[in-house]
Amino acid sequence: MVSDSPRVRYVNNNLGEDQEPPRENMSPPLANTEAKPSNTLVAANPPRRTAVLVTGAWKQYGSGKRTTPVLQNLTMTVPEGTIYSLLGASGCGKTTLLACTVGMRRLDRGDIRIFGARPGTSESGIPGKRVGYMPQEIALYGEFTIREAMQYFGRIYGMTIAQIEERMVFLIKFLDLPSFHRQIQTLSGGQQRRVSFAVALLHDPELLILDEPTVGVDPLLRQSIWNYLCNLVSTRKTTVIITTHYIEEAKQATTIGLMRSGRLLAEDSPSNLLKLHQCISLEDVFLKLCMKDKVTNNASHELSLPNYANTNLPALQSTPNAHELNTNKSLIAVCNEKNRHHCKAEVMPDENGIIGLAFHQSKEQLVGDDKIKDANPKPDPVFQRVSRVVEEGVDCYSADSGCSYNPVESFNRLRALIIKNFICMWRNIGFMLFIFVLPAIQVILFCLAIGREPLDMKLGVINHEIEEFGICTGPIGCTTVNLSCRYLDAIPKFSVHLVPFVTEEDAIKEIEMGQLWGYISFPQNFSIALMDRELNGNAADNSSIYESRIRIQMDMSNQQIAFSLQRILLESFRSFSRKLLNDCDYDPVLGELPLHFDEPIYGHDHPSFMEFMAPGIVLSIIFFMAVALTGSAFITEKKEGMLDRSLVAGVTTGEVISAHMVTQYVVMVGQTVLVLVFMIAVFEVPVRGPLGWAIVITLLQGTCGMSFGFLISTVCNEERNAIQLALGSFYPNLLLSGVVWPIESMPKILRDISYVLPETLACESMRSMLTRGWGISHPAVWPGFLSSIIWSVVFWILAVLVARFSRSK
Ligand SMILES: Nc1ncnc2c1ncn2[C@@H]1O[C@H](COP(=O)(O)OP(=O)(O)OP(=O)(O)O)[C@@H](O)[C@H]1O
Repeated sequence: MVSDSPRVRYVNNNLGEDQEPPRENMSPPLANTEAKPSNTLVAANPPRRTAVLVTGAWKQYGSGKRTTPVLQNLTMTVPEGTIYSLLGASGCGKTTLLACTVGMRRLDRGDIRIFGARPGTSESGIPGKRVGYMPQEIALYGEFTIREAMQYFGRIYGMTIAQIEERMVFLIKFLDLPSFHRQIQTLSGGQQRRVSFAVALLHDPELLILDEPTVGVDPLLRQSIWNYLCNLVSTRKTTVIITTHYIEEAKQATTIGLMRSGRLLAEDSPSNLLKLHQCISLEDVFLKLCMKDKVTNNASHELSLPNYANTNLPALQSTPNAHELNTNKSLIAVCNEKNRHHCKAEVMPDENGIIGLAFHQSKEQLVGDDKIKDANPKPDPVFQRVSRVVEEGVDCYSADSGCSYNPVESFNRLRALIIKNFICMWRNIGFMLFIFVLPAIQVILFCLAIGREPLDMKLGVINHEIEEFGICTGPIGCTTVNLSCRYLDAIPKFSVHLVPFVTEEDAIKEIEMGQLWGYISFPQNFSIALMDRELNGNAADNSSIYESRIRIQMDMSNQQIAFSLQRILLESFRSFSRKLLNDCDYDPVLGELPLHFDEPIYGHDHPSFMEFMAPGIVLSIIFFMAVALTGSAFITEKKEGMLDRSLVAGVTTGEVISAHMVTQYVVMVGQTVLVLVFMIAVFEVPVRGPLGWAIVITLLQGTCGMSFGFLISTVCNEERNAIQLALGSFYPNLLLSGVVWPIESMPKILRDISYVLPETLACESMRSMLTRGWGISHPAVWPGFLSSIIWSVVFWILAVLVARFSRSK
C-alpha cells in the first residue's frame, strides 16, 4: 500500500521505463484470504491465492414486469497476479458484475470475495487503496486540471505530494496525455478516458478493475497499455480484471471469461479455450459457445442478428458500411433455423484493424432469456445463506460503519474532499454567480419592489366650489373660503397625483380607461357648510351636513392601492381639520374620531409590508439556496460516477457529507452576511432584537435546506426530477409558512398544517426577534430554533434510509 511501502515509479531502475519492480510484501492478500470472518460459513471460504471469487451471482434490475435479469448464477474465479479479461456483448452484464465486485451494487443472491472477504469490509481492501477502479464513465471532475485530479485521488490514497508528482510525470508520458495544467473538461473523450485510466493506476494498487479502458484509444497506445498491464502482473503480481469488446486484445489476458446474458459460458486461458473447442480463433470459440448456450437453453429462441444501426459497440460504430465488409477476421453470428449448426463468420475490423465483438444483445433478448432462468438450476441454498450472513457484516460504505477508522487518513480524505469542493466551486463562474450574486439580487429586488408605499397614484378632482379649472391652492388662517383647496393642499403630492376634471362623468370615463384610481368631488358650498358643521356641531342644519360631504368614488380592484389611497385621504383630512380648528381657536381634538391610538408597543405607527415579509424572505432565500446547492452537488456527483469512484477509493459517506457541510456552511455564512447587509444596512429593515440569534436561525434554516437537498439527491437520479421536486415544494412552503401573508388568515386545518412545516415557526421567531426585539428565551422564539433542528434531523434520517435502500438495489 502506498503509505506503508511507497511504490513510486522507477524510471532509473534496470527494468526499463514501463516496468515496475516486484511488489514487496505480497503476503497481505493471502493473509486476508485465510482470515475467516467469524460468522462466515465454511462453504464460503475461497480457495487460496484467489484474488476475486464470485459464486452463484444473481442480480436483476427493477421489479415486477419491469424486471431485467442481468446476472444469472454467475461464477467467476480470478487468480491473484493474473489478467482476467471479461468478454461479452453490450448489455450482457459486465459493468454490473464489476459494480458488484467493488461493492457499489449488491447481488440479489450469491457471494463475492475479494482477497477472501466481502467487498465493503476492511479485510477485502475495497473500498480503499488496494483497488484501482476505472469505471465505464469518465467519473472525474471536469473543472479539475489533470494534476488536480491526480492530487485529489492521491490524497485520498494517502500519497505524499512528491509521490503523486513523480507518478503523474510517468503516467502523463506513458499514456501520452497533454500537459497536466489542462482542465479535464477541455480534453477530448479519448484523453479523458486515459486520465481516468491514469487515476486508477496512480497508487499502484494490488487489484485493478478496469471497465473498457481501451475504448477510443489509438492502437499503438492500446498495445502499450496491454504491455504495461502484462508487466504489472509479472513484476508486481498485480491482479487485473478488464472488460473489453475487442477479442483480439483479450488474447493477451491470462484468463478470458466469456459472458452472455449474465452467465459465464467459459473461463479459461486463451490457448486452452482454442484447444478445448478445437477452433482457430477466439471468435469461433465464442460463437460456438453462444450457439451451444442458445440451443441448450431455449431451442425456440433464435440468436439475435447483429443490429448495426443500434449497436453501441465502438468497433461497429466506426465501421462505415458493415455489410460490405467481408474478410475472415472477425465474426458476426448470422444464424437462423437452417444454419443453426453451421455458423458463418463475417468481418468486422474497426478503422484501426482491431476486431470488435459483434454480438449485439438487446434488452428484449435478456428479458427473453429470463424465461430460461427457470430452467437453470436454482442458486445453491448454501450461497443464499452465505449471502444473508455476509450482509450482516460491517459495511465500510455505510456512513456509520466506523470501519478501520484511522483519524489521520480520514483527515487527509476530508481535506481532499474539501479542496475538491472549493476548486469545483471556484472554477465554475456560473455557479459562483448563482450562489452569491443571486441571493443579493433577490434581496435587492425584494426590498425595492415589495412592501413600499405606492407612489404617484392618480386621483381625479372635481371641484364645484371654484370657478377656474385646475387644482387650486387654499387660503390660510380661520376662513370660510375655498376650504376644498386647503384640503387638497394637505394631500401629499408624491403619493397622490391630482388630476382636475369638470364633471364626475369625465372622471369615471378615465377610471374605466384605467387612467385613474378614483375621483374626489367637492360640492359648491363646501367651505361654508363645512365650517357650519365643524363649529356648530349638532346645531348645523341638514343642508350644511349634506353640502359639507366630500364624495369619493374609487376603483377598489387593487387592494393595496385602494387601502393606501383611503389611508392617505383620511390622514390628510385629519391634518387639514386639526389645522383649521386650531386657526379658528378651537380645540383640534374636536375634529378627531373618539379613538385614540397610543404609541405602539412594538413596531411603529406605519408598519410596512416589507418589514412583515423581510424575515421570511431571508430564511426562504437561504433555505432554498441550500436545497439547490446540496441537491445538485450530490446528484451530479452520483450521476457522473464521481461519488462512486471516490467511495471505492476509500472515502466514506460520512466524509463526503462532512466535506459538503463545511463547504456549504462557508457558502451559507457568505450568503447570510450578504443578504442581511443588504436588508439591514442598505434598505434599513429594522433590527430591534438580537442579531446574533437571527444569524443563528438563518444558518439553522440553511442546514434544514441542506438536509432537504440531500434527501432530494437520494430520491432523484436526474437533475430534472430534483428540480421538479424542489420547485414543487417551494411554492406550497412559501405560501403556507406565513412568509407572504399572516397564517391567522388561513382556514384552521391549513393553519395546523402550516405550523408543522419547516419554515413557519422559524419565520415567526425571526420576525419576533427583528421587529419585536424578543430574545431566544421568549416562548414565541425558541420553538423556531427547535423546529429547524428537528426538521434537519428528520431530513437526514430519511436521506440516509433512502440511500441505504437504493444501494441495496
Ligand atoms: N441501473 C439500472 N437499472 C436498470 N437496468 C440497468 C441498470 N444498469 C444496467 N441495466 C441493464 O442491465 C443490463 C446489463 O448492463 P451492463 O451495463 O452491466 O452491461 P455491459 O455488459 O457492461 O454493457 P456494455 O458493454 O455496453 O457496457 C443492460 O440490459 C442494462 O440496460
